Amino acid sequence: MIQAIVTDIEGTTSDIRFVHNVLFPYARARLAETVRRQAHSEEIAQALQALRQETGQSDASSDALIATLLRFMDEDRKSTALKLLQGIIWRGGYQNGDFHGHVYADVAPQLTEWRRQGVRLFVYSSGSVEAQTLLFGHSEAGDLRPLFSGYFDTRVGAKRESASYHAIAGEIDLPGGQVLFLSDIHQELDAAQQAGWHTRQLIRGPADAASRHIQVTRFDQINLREFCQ
Ligand SMILES: CSCCC(=O)C(=O)COP(=O)(O)O
Ligand SMILES: [Mg+2]
Repeated sequence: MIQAIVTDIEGTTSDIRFVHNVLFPYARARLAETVRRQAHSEEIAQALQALRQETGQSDASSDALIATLLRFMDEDRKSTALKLLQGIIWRGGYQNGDFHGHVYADVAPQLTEWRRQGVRLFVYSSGSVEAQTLLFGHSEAGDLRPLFSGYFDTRVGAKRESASYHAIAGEIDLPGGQVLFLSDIHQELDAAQQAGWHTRQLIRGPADAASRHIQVTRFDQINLREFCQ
């Protein structure tokens, strides 16, 4: 029986176009100024230190780090340091009402139903935990944070590594066989399956012919009774 559902965000709960056409450009436009003006604030200094460690640029100047961050954005790199900085910048955007977090119409009703059934809900995204709570806290469907029991980002490990799913299962104290992972990316689902998790692939755009996972187009096509043995 499924005791917990862990969901990805981009392409699963939320439209890729919101992330790529709204969130990423908003952060890109403010990145250099944020780093230059706030380099000594604790949270920015920590993110920059994380970037120095990630890249081995131990003595890099702010300008060199900014250049690295802009390149990482161009490459859509799932760098933990970049994701921390993006989350900090998006905070202002959500608080100012510049945008709300996109969630597909089927998401909030089905999450609510799963909670009613006693299933615990978690998020695992490459976006930082702050970015995740901002998106769901300021979503177009209202504040969805009460639905979730916890959040995981790449500090637990990369999404295509099965060790990350073992680590999450340990943290939520469940065997993999009682956890369902929802994602649009079959390589992430492969890694979860290798850790013994159940999987469903969300197809919010074109089908994925290379995938071995059961595909659905909406959350309400997922029936947890199918997982009962
Ligand atoms: C938390 S919203 C921003 C998402 C993001 O930065 C990203 O890289 C998308 O990653 P996901 O693992 O949700 O596909
Ligand atoms: Mg995704």
